[in-house]
Amino acid sequence: MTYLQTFQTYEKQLTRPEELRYVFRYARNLSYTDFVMLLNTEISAEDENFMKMIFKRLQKDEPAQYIVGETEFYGLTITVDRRALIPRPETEELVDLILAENATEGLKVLDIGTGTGVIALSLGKHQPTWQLTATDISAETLELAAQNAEKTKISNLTFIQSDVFSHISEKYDIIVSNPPYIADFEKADMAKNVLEYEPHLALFAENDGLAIYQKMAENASQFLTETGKLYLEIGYLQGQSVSQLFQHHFPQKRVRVLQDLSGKDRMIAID
Ligand SMILES: C[S@@+](CC[C@H](N)C(=O)[O-])C[C@H]1O[C@@H](n2cnc3c(N)ncnc32)[C@H](O)[C@@H]1O
Repeated sequence: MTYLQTFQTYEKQLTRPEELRYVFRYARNLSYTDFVMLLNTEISAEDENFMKMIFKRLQKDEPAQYIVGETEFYGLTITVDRRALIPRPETEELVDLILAENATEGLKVLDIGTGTGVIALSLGKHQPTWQLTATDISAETLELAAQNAEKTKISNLTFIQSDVFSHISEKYDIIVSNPPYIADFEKADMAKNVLEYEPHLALFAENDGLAIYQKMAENASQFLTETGKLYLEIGYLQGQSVSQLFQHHFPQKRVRVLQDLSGKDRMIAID
């Protein structure tokens, strides 16, 4: 059998067939050309076993990024595993927005619920004079974020284990967060690869998904400088509820609901 025939046999049985070639190519570190050249050659016994192993994991709905153990975010290659949410492309748009609106050097920035660390790491890379503090409620998630700081050689950040602001004492120019925002009742509609593999602590929040925004809105003023800003990722149906919540606690500030590239409400900026 050739590589192509073996791929086709397995792909017919997968819900997301494109992931098999992606994982195989990534794991074998093959350029696109090398991969195409391989397709019509006879598959080796070792690669046949390897492909079967990947197939079995994909068949059980394991996300491709967890199998590969790495993903790309804002030009950084970071380690991902079950300790943290797989970063989503929409979150790159939040990073873009913050960088576009804040060119000042030396800002102090707090990232709440850092997960793999991607928001803090991307900001730290593009603004090397900023001082980043990345927090998470989960110790094992923070370990992964620290590993990613080492891997990407980004050093202008510190880590604090904290339940929202519980262990925060300083004031920041920017507070950014992509918190868990899915309501429990949404579980029924969620894809298996998300629900069965990604940490529920990273996905779900009480009060219809609003609990962490509520904690932030009630307490953020103590941790912001006078001209401090907040940037939040939100669920696409939460634009109105989250913006009203923050406008109530920050009557003097401007609250904007911003859309992602697919036109859905995805970010809130408060300044
Ligand atoms: C949606 S994930 C976002 C991860 C990362 N910032 C990203 O954008 O890919 C939310 C993160 O918030 C953390 N988290 C959940 N509840 C928290 C809380 N009360 N305080 C701080 N972090 C929390 C989770 O452990 C998880 O890492």
